[in-house]
Amino acid sequence: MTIHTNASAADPAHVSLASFGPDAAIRCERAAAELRFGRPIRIVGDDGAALVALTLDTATPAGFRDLSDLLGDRLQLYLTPQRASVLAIDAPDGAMIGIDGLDFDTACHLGYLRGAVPPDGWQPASSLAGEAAGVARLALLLPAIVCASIAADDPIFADCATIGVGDIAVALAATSRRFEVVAETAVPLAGIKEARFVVFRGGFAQRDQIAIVVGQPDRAFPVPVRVHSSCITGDLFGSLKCDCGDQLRNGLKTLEARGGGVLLYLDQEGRGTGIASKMRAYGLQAEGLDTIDADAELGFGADERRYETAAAMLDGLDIKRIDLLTNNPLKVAYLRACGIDVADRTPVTGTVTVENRRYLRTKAERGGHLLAVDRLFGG
Ligand SMILES: Nc1nc2c(ncn2[C@@H]2O[C@H](COP(=O)(O)OP(=O)(O)OP(=O)(O)O)[C@@H](O)[C@H]2O)c(=O)[nH]1
Ligand SMILES: [Zn+2]
Repeated sequence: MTIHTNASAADPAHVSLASFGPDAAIRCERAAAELRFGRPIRIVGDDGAALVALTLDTATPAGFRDLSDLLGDRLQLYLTPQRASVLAIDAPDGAMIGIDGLDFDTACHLGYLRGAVPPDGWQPASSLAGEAAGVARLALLLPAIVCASIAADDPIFADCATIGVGDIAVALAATSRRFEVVAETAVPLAGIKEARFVVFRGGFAQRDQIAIVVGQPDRAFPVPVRVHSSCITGDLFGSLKCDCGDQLRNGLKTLEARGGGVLLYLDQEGRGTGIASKMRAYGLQAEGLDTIDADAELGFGADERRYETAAAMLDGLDIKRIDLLTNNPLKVAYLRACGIDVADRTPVTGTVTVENRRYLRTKAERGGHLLAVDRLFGG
């Protein structure tokens, strides 16, 4: 009798979980999740320097007090260049200010609230603090980071999720390697004859992303593509404060009229700041700030979006040359930097309302969007 053995089974002594990572992206995801839970993370530099960091967005007063007790006069507040500028500090790489002895509310005031008194002194920020703020942005949290230098082998912080400086950039660059289509199906859309939803998974930040393929795009010519960042208020609820809903629907109509094209619906609410900060910014806009100054008050740049995901999705759809439906030259430049051949650009507009005039004017005058302001606003 022959006994069959599984000759291809690996020798357990040589099996490992190495193929599961963690790689740079996984480290960043874990760290982002920890920040969302209000827990500190650790950033380690190439030179062995290390930093422990927490965002004020999710820190509790008790957690802040514990960290403060533990770290004493080492505890600092990181300010992004934009937040530093709001506090009259000119720091192109961001600034650090000492917060030893300050209570939680005062730290929050300095970190992201309006009307804070500029501090007496500051130091240029370290790259470790900038990386920590990058993780907060990935987690759609405020980049108001409380942090302190620590020894990389300090056992108190041994359980903290840890990333290396540069991990975010490495993970972003690897986006296309990780992306795959997990579902694809036709969905009937009002006013559109043929639309297929293609769902991608594996990109950075774990959220599945949608591409809507309208009609039959002809890849022999630049494919009309709308790269649309989500705007729940405008796209879904018809908010009058922006032109996003119109751009979404007009974009789909244009794709159909051109015989086929693709709309990428990217999960980057509030220009990549998240719905919570977008609503905070709306509150500041109601107090008189424009969109860019409102975002700066919270520590954000004028546009925090990234388009590696969009480029990877286009690659996955085998689309190399595109006619981009946009008024935003930064989108064109970013996609080109990601290797997409943006051969043409088609403007895409919405309705001007009393409520969105200032938003559109700021886009044109401060954001460099190619909007004919005089025609839009009637002179
Ligand atoms: N932070 C912030 N984001 C906003 C505000 N109003 C709209 N947004 C966001 O702005 C983004 C607009 O996305 P898009 O329409 O794809 O891009 P765009 O930069 O306007 O460029 P176009 O391609 O010309 O439309 C969405 O992520 C919205 O959620 C605002 O007042 N503050
Ligand atoms: Zn909008």
